[in-house]
Amino acid sequence: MEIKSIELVQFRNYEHVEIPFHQGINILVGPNGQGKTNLLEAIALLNGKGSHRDAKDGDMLGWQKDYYRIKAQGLSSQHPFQIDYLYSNEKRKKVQLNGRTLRRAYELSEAVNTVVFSPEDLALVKGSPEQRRRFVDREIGQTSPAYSDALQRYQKVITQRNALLRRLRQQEASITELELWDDQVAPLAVEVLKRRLDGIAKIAPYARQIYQALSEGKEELELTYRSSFPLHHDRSRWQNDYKKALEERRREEINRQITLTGPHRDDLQLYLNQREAKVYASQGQQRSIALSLKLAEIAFIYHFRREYPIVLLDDVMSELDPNRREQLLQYLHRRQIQVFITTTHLRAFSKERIKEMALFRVQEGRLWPTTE
Ligand SMILES: Nc1ncnc2c1ncn2[C@@H]1O[C@H](COP(=O)(O)OP(=O)(O)OP(=O)(O)O)[C@@H](O)[C@H]1O
Repeated sequence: MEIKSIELVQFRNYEHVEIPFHQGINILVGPNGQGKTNLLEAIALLNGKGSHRDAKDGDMLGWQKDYYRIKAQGLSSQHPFQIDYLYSNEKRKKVQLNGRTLRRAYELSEAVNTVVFSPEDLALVKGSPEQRRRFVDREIGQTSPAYSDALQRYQKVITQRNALLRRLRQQEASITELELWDDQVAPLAVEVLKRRLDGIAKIAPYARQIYQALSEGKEELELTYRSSFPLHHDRSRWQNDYKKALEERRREEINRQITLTGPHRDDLQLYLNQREAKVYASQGQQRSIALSLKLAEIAFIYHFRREYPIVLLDDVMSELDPNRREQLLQYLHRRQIQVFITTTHLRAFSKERIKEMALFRVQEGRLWPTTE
């Protein structure tokens, strides 16, 4: 999978750029605040899952502009594709793949998968459960639009249920109404859970293998899922068990006006040699775990598509020590993965590596190829 060229119009600080890319490693180099991450964000949008830094569509409008456009051409499963991504204040968003308007932007993941690695990911082990859930959700969602769809529906119902809890607290609604909502939430929660657990079961062996290679076989990484209610091995019981769990915490939920049980409260737990990595692993080990999870995400996508995703490394090179940096670059280079790396300087790369890469200078919303 590869982006051959991109054109940005009024996107963030890019008035208009049009540039072809290298099929291997592309380096975007320039001082802080010039537009490197903005360009990466435009590429990340091409999988239809929204901004990798959680910006809203409207936030990416160039200042005082009323529309932006991203046009990209590339190759996916050896077929050429074209994506037209238009956002305007009036008409909101219009996303086209090969001239066909998509009902939902995430259908773009049929053509493009992107994996972003940013300093926030390096903090995945120590970070919040929400961060780890987001990692899992992005990862599974890329290979399964059905998962993204179920998750979206689940999140919507939870938001509505929370609004009902607020009304219950103010005695403006009845428990019968809540029970009706619970009947709607339960099948969605179970669908999300099943797909999540299946996804994690597939990614775990990759993460374990990759970590073993990074640590030269000395340590073992394990991933487990912590659900907010007990999961019986018989999956057909989950809906009823979930409803029971909701019922048990009903009073507390009404008091706090939020839904306390369900996949939106779960966590991915990481263990190193059977000890919880969050508590026991050193900072270096935690970085290797984060790196393994990201590389596992790449391997996982390959497993489904028989094609590697496009990899975006946002500001992570300077955060990694030379050894991990080289392991990462070697992994990507050997598999001929298209990569985009942002960096403020080239010190992090050896002369030999630089020869294999395409360099682009980024300055004040402009972008041009360079050799140094
Ligand atoms: N919606 C927008 N419209 C116009 N300019 C914007 C918009 N959003 C951000 N910018 C500008 O983009 C620049 C930041 O770009 P970006 O985040 O890509 O920086 P960067 O080159 O990656 O820098 P760093 O190395 O610090 O991460 C800032 O100058 C900011 O003012």
